Amino acid sequence: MSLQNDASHEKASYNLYIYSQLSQEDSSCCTVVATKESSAADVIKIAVAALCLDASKTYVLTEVKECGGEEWVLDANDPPVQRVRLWPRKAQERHSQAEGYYFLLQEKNQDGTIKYVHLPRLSEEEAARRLVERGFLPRPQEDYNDLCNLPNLTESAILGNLKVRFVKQKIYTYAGSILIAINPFKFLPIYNPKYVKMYDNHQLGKLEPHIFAIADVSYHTMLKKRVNQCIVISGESGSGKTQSTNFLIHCLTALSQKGYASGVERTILGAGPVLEVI
Ligand SMILES: Nc1ncnc2c1ncn2[C@@H]1O[C@H](COP(=O)(O)OP(=O)(O)OP(=O)(O)O)[C@@H](O)[C@H]1O
Repeated sequence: MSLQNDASHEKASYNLYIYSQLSQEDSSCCTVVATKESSAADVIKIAVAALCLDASKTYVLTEVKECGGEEWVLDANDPPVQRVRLWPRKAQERHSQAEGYYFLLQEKNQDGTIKYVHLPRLSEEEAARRLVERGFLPRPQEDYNDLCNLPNLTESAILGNLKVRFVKQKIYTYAGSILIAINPFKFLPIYNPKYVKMYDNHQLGKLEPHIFAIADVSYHTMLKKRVNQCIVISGESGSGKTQSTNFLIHCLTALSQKGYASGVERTILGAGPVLEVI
């Protein structure tokens, strides 16, 4: 459906592409100029004339959504333009059969019934694949740095994503503003001053997930709102809570520029074992 320039938006006219048959090879198509108010009956009348069909017969307009496996017969009063406006943006522009969203003009049988197209029911994966191929959905990434962006939020998808990232030595992943850390049980060169600087005063989520990002956000929120901040660290024994706390303290003291000069970091870290005993 392409919008034609018109001074008044209310009176804007749209090009609707109407097919008279399903078969892709010999389908004939015509363009009908319609407004938001045009009814299916108006569109059918113009399409029948444009496609040189027998005007003595009765026709219905069917909205076909291949991905959902849906065929919807429009009522004579239904405005087709309104239906198109609910389609994915790309399908709205030029809804050819190849895009999987289109209108089909169908002849009514003597008894008032119509012959349904009976689209094969697509599996969810196939439907998603076609939507991606047609540019209606973004291409799936290899891994997601925020679990909230996973296309399918299932346990296996979450674990699979964490695993893919872990293999690439990306031990941190966001779940919104929560940071998930997986213990690498080896030293990774991602805690040096370069990283403290990189995450200094940044917006959470803009850079690769990191424990310093959490430290930085709480530090700057504390300065801005002048309210104490709290970071909750939770995990099973040996998961890396103490180590994560140390990294947080290291980053916080570095950000406050007291880390090296006053030995604050050493003092706080030294108190850690005593606090853990209590
Ligand atoms: N980010 C990390 N990088 C490298 N090694 C890590 C990291 N996190 C944890 N480790 C390793 O895992 C070990 C266990 O971590 P840690 O002591 O922090 O676990 P914990 O959750 O505090 O355990 P517990 O609850 O038993 O005290 C550490 O000694 C360290 O060797």
